[in-house]
Parts: sequence; structure tokens; C-alpha cells
Amino acid sequence: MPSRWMAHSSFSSDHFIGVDLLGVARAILGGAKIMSTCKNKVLTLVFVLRPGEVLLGYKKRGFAQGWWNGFGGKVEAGETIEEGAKRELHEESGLSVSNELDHVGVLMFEFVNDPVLLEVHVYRTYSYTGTPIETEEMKPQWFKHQDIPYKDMWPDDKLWYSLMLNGKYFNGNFKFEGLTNLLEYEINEITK
Ligand SMILES: Nc1nc2c([nH]c(=O)n2[C@H]2C[C@H](O)[C@@H](COP(=O)(O)OP(=O)(O)OP(=O)(O)O)O2)c(=O)[nH]1
Repeated sequence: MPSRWMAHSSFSSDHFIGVDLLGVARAILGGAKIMSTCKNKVLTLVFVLRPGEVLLGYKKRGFAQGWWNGFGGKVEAGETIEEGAKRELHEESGLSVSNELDHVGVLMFEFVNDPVLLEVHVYRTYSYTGTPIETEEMKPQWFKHQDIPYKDMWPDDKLWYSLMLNGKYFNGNFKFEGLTNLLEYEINEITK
């Protein structure tokens, strides 16, 4: 395990967020090392915003069923990551985005006993057309920032949502055992 990772037993206030370019460089180097031995699965995650609120979808089936999340999924062959993000947003919420999405972060997830790393590209946008609709996969709902249902979400989300909601740029590394036990993590805010 890379020594730069921090071990934590709770998610209270002891998490590590460094505005530290050296740390970012180390994270990139660490990522490159991991990438040479593992295959990454590239995924997208899109947050649609309006003042003071974020649109989340209740996952009705599949991976992370029963949790609230942004919209996204696997990037398909022949599309850019951003094209994949817009496609998944449309498929899962009915919303369309014609402008560029704001790429705010990359989150790397490692799962114990699984060689595949998840590389999740996080986007946000205030600009969209359409009305959110319930789809086969997601049931959308607007949440005020103070009402975000963290207890029914991925355990890492409470650690980086404030950065995303506040328009900060960040990257993160997370090591999970199963889907609910977050063993170690590191989050870096990036100054652009
Ligand atoms: N908020 C949050 N999202 C995560 C985490 N880990 C993780 O994979 N995701 C996101 C990335 C993707 O948007 C989504 C997983 O994608 P998916 O498996 O549903 O992909 P998909 O829609 O292409 O899958 P499928 O329906 O075709 O099976 O979950 C996490 O820890 N927090």
C-alpha cells in the first residue's frame, strides 16, 4: 500500500484534504505506477446543479442499488469521456447538455481482491435542457445541500461533495473492502 495513504477509522473531521501540488504530483505518479500493473475501468459521474441544490438519482438496479448518486456509468468504445458522461446523464435522467461539462475531479477506487481499478471522472453543470424523468435505472430528485442523504450514499461521498458543490477541483484515492467498508483514502484539492 502506498505510504502516502492515510488510514482512518472514522469519517469525522480527521480526513486529509491538501491543497498541495507536490501531493497531486505524487498522486499522479502513484496512479501511473498502479496503472502499469492494473487495468482501469473508466466511468463518469455527472452532477446537475441549480442554486443551492443538486439533482441526485436513486439507483433502482445494479451496482450500488438503493443509494443516491449523480448520473453516469461506463464509457463506451469510440466516445470521449465527456461524451460518455452526457450520454449516461441523458439515459438515466432524461436531461441533455449541449455546453461543455465542468470536469472537477478524478476519483480512483481500489477494491480488496479485485485487480480492476475504477477511474471515475466527476463533472458538474448548471446548464441543461429538459425535465428530470424517472428511468429504468434512476429516480431523480433535487436535494438542498443541507439535505443530501449521505447515509444512503457511497461512504466516500461525504468526504468530497463539499469540494464538488463549491466548484473546487480535486482528485482522490479510495480503498474499499466490499462496497461499504472504506479502509483508506486520500483527497487532494487541486489549484488550477
Ligand atoms: N458518488 C459515487 N459514485 C461512484 C462511486 N464509485 C463508483 O463507481 N461510482 C459511480 C461511477 C458511475 O457513475 C457509477 C457506476 O456505474 P454503473 O456500474 O452503474 O455503470 P453503467 O450505468 O454503465 O452500468 P450498467 O447499468 O450498464 O450495468 O457509480 C463512489 O464511491 N461514489
